Amino acid sequence: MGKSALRREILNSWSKSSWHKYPRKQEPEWYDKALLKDILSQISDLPALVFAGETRSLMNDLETVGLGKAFLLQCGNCSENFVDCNGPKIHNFLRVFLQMSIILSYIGNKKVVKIGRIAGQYAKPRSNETEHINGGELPVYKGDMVNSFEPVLEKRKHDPARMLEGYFRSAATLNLIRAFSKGGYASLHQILDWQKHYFSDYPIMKKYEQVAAELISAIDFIKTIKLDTNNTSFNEVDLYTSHESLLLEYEEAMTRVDTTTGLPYDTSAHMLWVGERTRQVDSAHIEFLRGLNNPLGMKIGPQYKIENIVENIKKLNPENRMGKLSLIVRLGVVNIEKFLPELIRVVKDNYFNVVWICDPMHGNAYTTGTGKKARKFDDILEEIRLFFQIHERANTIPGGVHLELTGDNVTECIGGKSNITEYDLDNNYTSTCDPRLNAEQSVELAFFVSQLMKS
Ligand SMILES: O=C[C@H](O)[C@H](O)COP(=O)(O)O
Ligand SMILES: C=C(OP(=O)(O)O)C(=O)O
Repeated sequence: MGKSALRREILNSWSKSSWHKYPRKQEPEWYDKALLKDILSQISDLPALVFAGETRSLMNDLETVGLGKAFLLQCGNCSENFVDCNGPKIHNFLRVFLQMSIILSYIGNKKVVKIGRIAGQYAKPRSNETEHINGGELPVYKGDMVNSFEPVLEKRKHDPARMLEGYFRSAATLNLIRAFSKGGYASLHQILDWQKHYFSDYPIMKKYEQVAAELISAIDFIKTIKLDTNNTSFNEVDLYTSHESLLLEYEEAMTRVDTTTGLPYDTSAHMLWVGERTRQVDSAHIEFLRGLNNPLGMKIGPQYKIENIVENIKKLNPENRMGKLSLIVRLGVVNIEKFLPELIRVVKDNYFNVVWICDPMHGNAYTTGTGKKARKFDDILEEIRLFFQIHERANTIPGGVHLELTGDNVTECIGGKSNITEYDLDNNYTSTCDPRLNAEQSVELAFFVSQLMKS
């Protein structure tokens, strides 16, 4: 079937609401259905958060990632919180994000495509419906767009009004991202400034300072020979947004037909991914995503069935376009050598064009004796190293990394240069869901990955 016939076929069998006929996992139990209807109608009338043209640029950028000409850095909070929608928190994150991308592109010698888990990462799939806190049982926290983290029964109800608040907080976050990335602060002339703020005394930031100093003298040289550094390449960056496509009613309300192409785009983010817990073949989540023109991601954990992966790839990337679908493997350090070679072989045998991304966070979580969720920095690095090694052996492209991190000085992952131990976890554990890398660990990881890219 030709490409336009294929598109017509999809448009005939799909609509932004066709997912309602399919089985759905992780469904919220909204406490007031009339309120839900009203909220969704308000969201449907609100402006798009991102534009189809930007989303198409990301698709092109991801194509270059899939072909090995660029590297993807996709990162951000496990779960964004409404209270953290403020300047200092967002700045902290963006600074670390830019520092990491400078390290990766300078040492790794590749353009870095930057996608945040930001401006909409407000809903979480959970393993259990309830949790035990202080001897009582409560509905589990499912992300700020669904309920509150506060352990109070009334606040744990699934409140549709939170989706509207999530929309406005995403808009405010995106506004700052746009100002930051296009308004001068992301300029290469500022790179020494980015580490001044909170973490300048960490040894790893000294290493960053050297990279920044070398870059600044290269820029000075360019100026000396009278080449122009007052252009967008030196002064602006493209920062894209992404989140898990979990709350289908919200995503449906944010899906609009692009006036230039007549094609449907989910305008809540540039890229959306389907999570490990909702990617069953014929699930409502796969049905919703298959009709969109956004670039998509699919998480793959070690419990996958290979025939389901094949079927989902065909559904999510029917035109087999490079850049459209990223396979975000989160197999865990103990499993990656067992499963990734098989996944690569099947993708190759089927001539599927996909972007390979390593999520070294979600397969490496464990609970400590005191009940805290943790991840070991060394496991995270080792899974990334194996990801590169397996791709090298298979002659395929390790396209990028997908990370949970924050620009704050948290103590949630064990290890790293500051040698955080299990005993330190309580010092500053602020994640409302899974443990994140802190700023120092993130920069250290970027140096590690840049060496893998180089070699
Ligand atoms: O981020 C991923 C999941 O939402 C998270 O790991 C689920 O955590 P849980 O197993 O504590 O529910
Ligand atoms: C829920 C997530 O991951 P996964 O679906 O891989 O468990 C996530 O990345 O937030």
